[in-house]
Amino acid sequence: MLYAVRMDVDIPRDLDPAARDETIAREKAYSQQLQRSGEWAHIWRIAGQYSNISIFDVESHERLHEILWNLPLFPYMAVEVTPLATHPSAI
Ligand SMILES: O=C(O)C[C@H]1C=CC(=O)O1
Repeated sequence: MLYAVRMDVDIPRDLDPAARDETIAREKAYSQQLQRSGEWAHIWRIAGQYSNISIFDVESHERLHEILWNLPLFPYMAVEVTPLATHPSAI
């Protein structure tokens, strides 16, 4: 099942800088592990924003929820999920 997911990150300015850096490093490792496994199929930066649009290829809604819920930056994100279906004009 394919999903487009938009993540808008908003880390509080008063978060301890070491905690901030450590969380971002964990987020990167977690994301890259899922990219290697194929579940996180694409990640694109939205130009000019601390946001990304990602494509996930996962077996179920529950698996997508588990992945997103466990993002280290999840507490500092707004997440919008769009399920994708095959377009009839796609070749
Ligand atoms: O930077 C972001 O867009 C947020 C997040 C998603 C993957 C990652 O490494 O960081």
